[in-house]
Amino acid sequence: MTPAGLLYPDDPSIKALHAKLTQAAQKFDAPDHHLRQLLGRPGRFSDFSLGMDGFFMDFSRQRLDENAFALLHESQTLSKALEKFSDMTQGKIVNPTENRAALHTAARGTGPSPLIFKDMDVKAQIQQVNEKIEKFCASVHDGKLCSACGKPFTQAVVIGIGGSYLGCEFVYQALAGAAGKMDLLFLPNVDIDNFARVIESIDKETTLWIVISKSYTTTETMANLNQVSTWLKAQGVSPLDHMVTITAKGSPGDDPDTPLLASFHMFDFIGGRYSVSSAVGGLPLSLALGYDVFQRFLDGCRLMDTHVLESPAEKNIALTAALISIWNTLYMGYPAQAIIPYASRLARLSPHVQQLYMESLGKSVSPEGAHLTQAAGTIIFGEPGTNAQHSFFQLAHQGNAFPIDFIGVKTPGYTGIQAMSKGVTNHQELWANLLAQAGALALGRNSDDPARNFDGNRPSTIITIDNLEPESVGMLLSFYEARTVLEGFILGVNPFDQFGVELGKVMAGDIRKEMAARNLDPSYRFACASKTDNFYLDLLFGNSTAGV
Ligand SMILES: O=P(O)(O)OC[C@H]1O[C@](O)(CO)[C@@H](O)[C@@H]1O
Repeated sequence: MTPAGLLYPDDPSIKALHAKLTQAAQKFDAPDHHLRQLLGRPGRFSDFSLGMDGFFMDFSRQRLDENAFALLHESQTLSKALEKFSDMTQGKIVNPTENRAALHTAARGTGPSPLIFKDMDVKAQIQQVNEKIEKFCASVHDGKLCSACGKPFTQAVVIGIGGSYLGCEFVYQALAGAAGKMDLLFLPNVDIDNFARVIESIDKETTLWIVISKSYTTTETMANLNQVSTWLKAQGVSPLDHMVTITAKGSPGDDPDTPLLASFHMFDFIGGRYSVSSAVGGLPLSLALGYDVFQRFLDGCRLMDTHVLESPAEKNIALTAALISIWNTLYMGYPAQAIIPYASRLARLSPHVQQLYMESLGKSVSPEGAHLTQAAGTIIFGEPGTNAQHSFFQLAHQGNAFPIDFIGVKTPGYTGIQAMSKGVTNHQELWANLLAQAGALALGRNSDDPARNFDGNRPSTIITIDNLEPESVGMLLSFYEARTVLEGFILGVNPFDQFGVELGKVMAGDIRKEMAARNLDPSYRFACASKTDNFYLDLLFGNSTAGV
């Protein structure tokens, strides 16, 4: 029997649990459940924090108590989320709507060895790709493999979008302090000014272009590939001698007859938004930072995977975070969640988790197609602190409240001269602000002046990592992946499909056809199904008689 998700209708045990959780949440309206009171309870910090090697999560400032937690854990038990997570790492079909496994964890060595899926050893296949990456990077770094202009490659540009870009950009920026071997740039957007910005910053003769697309049909990526090839040819540079691909076996880009410099496989059993630990991150990160750095990043991912697999539910950091997220979204009614890293090198964490989380959990039906009791998922957004404080924190303190993950890094990457301002270093100032924000949000401050009154009682979690070394960044990435997957399993949605992105793509195709017809025949009159679209196309093509 399919284990029940928290958003499944008509399941009696779920209904009963819902009722209890809703009742439990109501208690938090009372003054004796204000965070000021909760934080004053003995043992609050030690009971509401969890840690593992170099990773610590303090959720004492969440509006939760033992009773609410016990009920939330029942939702895990009913949905068998931890068992499903373990099934996932062993290659069972956990993406039933696409009949696929989800084996991103195998990319960092998690799970049994050998790991047999569809008669093939997944880990051996991944290892083959990694060996190819290692060799390729060595030949680029030692100058044996040069550009068609006879010069060593000094920079690389990733052409890819969504899961074929965001995770890689996050990890690259997070680790960019490591002794770099090559600069890495990104061309995700079909916006021609993204291309313009990239070509302003590169030397065409020493640039390697990395085309990343699992499907090799994504319109934006294909348009950018075409744009880059056209531009390179116009500059007298042979595109094929400056390009590599990372794509799925059998995709239109997996063509042995196309003589690119090299091509690397990504696998059907690893979804785009979970793919940074596969070749998708492996090749660009190894080129930019070194293959050894990429391996250390995978070690960190595996450490967190192992913690999630082996820890009991009550000690499980990613599960706890998933339960808190469910509590805040479904029972406390918060409309969004923020991720605020107090580390500028982690600036691209929020955009990555935004895709990871919102594409995975933004669903309205169960994997079996039943309508859920309410749509799943929430809005994730974020900016690094302290910048965020000077941007949208007014709303966080006195407007519509939203829970925040504050992320602190014990030791920064920079080790050079440090000035003292007001008696502290910049890094200490950063931490003073992180702690102050979490405290101010939770405790507030009463004032007779209503404009200066802070009600407090606004929830947050503090997550700390030791440093910005590859292992720590790997743990952080894998933590958010596991949190997302577990939350999906508990809610009862498939965290690995993304049919919701398809309709817009189809409609863009219809509009594109209209544009192409006009490009061929200047007298063509737009005939979109929507009259409004005709108005905008007239506007774009400069038709002065435009009208709806
Ligand atoms: O790697 P591809 O096939 O180009 O897809 C890119 C991205 O587009 C999406 O399909 C969403 O449109 C993502 O899920 C995926 O990561």
